[in-house]
Amino acid sequence: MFALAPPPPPPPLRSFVALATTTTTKLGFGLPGARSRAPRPITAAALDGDDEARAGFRGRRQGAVDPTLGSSSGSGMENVVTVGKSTNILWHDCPIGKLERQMLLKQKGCVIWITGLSGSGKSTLACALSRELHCRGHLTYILDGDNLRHGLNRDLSFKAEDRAENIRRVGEVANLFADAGVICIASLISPYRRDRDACRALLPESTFVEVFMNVPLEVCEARDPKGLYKLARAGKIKGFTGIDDPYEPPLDCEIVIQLKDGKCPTPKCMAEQVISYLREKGFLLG
Ligand SMILES: Nc1ncnc2c1ncn2[C@@H]1O[C@H](COP(=O)(O)OS(=O)(=O)O)[C@@H](OP(=O)(O)O)[C@H]1O
Ligand SMILES: Nc1ncnc2c1ncn2[C@@H]1O[C@H](COP(=O)(O)OP(=O)(O)O)[C@@H](O)[C@H]1O
Repeated sequence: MFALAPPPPPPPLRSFVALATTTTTKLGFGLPGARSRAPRPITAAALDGDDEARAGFRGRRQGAVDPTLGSSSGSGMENVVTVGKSTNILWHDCPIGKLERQMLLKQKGCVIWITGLSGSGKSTLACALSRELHCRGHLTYILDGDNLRHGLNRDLSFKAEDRAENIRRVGEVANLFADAGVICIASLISPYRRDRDACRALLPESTFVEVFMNVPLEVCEARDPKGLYKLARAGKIKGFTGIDDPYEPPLDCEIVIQLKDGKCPTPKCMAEQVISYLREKGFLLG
């Protein structure tokens, strides 16, 4: 078992603001990375200068103004919109926003999206990463596919449409956690590229970090900790990812975890690989 180091006490908010506005350190986001979609640099003022954080979740405000609701200026109805099946709704803002939460937490809210075959080590990495970040004083939350199917997603099967709905819901929840300033670790097979890309599109630029567990099917199948591959090979589970259902590997993700000299990196090494990325890109302050 690991010992839980007590997280360092947070500095008073005012001193962090001072630190953020006086330092000349460039806090990530512009450094060379694996993806061609180059992140926008955030600089001296750190989170204080981050317009996306300032906009936060409300940056996603969408919908069409209902033409029947009088659009004459000053009527107060200009902001009443229709979104999907919801009519006559209005966005409420609060003076404490994503920026303030991020400054309090000394981190930038984001989603670490771990994708890969069953048995590739997604949950293992999610737990190791959460533990390592926690020990360094960072707030994380894990959204694990298996676990969410016990509640939020209990009405969904493994057919393609249901997997898409599963990923859509988890993407929305992950987006809320990121808006809360949390480092949200989502660990799901998420076999379809378009579903993962739709989640990426929900989040402010560069705050969706896709991690591909590039572990060969033979290795996952040899591990088979739940005996599911065996059942799938015997035809007792239909539509099992990698056996008789597709898995589309990412073409352009931020991080790839893979075997080195035929061996899987240890959970701690995998976690360190992700933490290095987060540091380099300025997600972790303090
Ligand atoms: N048909 C089929 N295909 C794949 N996986 C299956 C299936 N049936 C059950 N399971 C178990 O469900 C876990 C995957 O759930 P996810 O929500 O991550 O799947 S998905 O993202 O919607 O594809 C997966 O967990 P992990 O092994 O942790 O990946 C399996 O334990
Ligand atoms: N880096 C690793 N090295 C060795 N074994 C691992 C590693 N990561 C995971 N495992 C083992 O592989 C099995 C599947 O891991 P798990 O995290 O449950 O995968 P997934 O969540 O992708 O289904 C478990 O028995 C786990 O202990």
